[in-house]
Amino acid sequence: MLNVKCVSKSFGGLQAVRNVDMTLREGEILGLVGPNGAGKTTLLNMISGVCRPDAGGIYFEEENITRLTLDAICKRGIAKTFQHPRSFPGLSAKEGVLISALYGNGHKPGMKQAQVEAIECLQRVGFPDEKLDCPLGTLNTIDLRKTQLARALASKPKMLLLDEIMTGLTPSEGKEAIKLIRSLRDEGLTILMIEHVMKIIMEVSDRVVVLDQGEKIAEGTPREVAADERVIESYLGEQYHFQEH
Ligand SMILES: Nc1ncnc2c1ncn2[C@@H]1O[C@H](COP(=O)(O)OP(=O)(O)OP(=O)(O)O)[C@@H](O)[C@H]1O
Repeated sequence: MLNVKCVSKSFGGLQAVRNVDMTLREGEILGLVGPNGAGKTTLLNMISGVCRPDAGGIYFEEENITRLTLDAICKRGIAKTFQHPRSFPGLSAKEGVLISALYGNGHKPGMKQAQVEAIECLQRVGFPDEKLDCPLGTLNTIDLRKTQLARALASKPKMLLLDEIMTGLTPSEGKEAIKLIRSLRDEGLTILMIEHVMKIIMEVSDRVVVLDQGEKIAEGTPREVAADERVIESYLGEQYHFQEH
């Protein structure tokens, strides 16, 4: 479904992403991990059109989307959450999602229908009903992330790019989040997620890609990646222990 071919990106003299190849099959959950500054967000930003690669190409459903705008990529069916969402602090949570339901990927429902869809998306991600009318600028980080996810879902995407939406969750919230991600996949969404919480990545991902200093250093099933010496050395720090179910 997604084919990232030999993509690179520099900021001034700093090479944030270097010759990275990555593919995503339809209906799969791919976890993207690596130390701080490894280039994970930059890679997601290139896929979603927030920034453009200096070299290489990105193909979605076989179309070259490398040079398309953020808006055009969203209309193709790729939605992204932001690690540090800052937009529209004066809008209410409901209105923030409504914009996406109205204009997200070109399906253009009427206002009434869009309002229903916006609230459904917020409820789906566990956003508290009593905060629907609160300005985005007043929400705590967890609720703000929920609005981000709801906003992404309201655009009715085929592929979701999630940038650390689960950091800071309590263990029970983490469990709910895992359930939600799985249910979204079961409904046909393809998911690429950056996450530092290893338990979540290892439990939910079909495959994991590991970046370090802009380069892909490993790729495989969670168990393969967790056993990789280079991954242990540069990222995990110690052997990851899987919980048997
Ligand atoms: N717009 C930018 N301008 C300059 N440097 C940037 C920019 N965006 C990212 N970088 C740099 O590129 C490198 C990769 O950053 P990136 O945010 O992609 O890493 P990351 O793996 O997502 O890190 P983290 O886990 O801390 O979010 C870092 O050194 C970062 O400082």
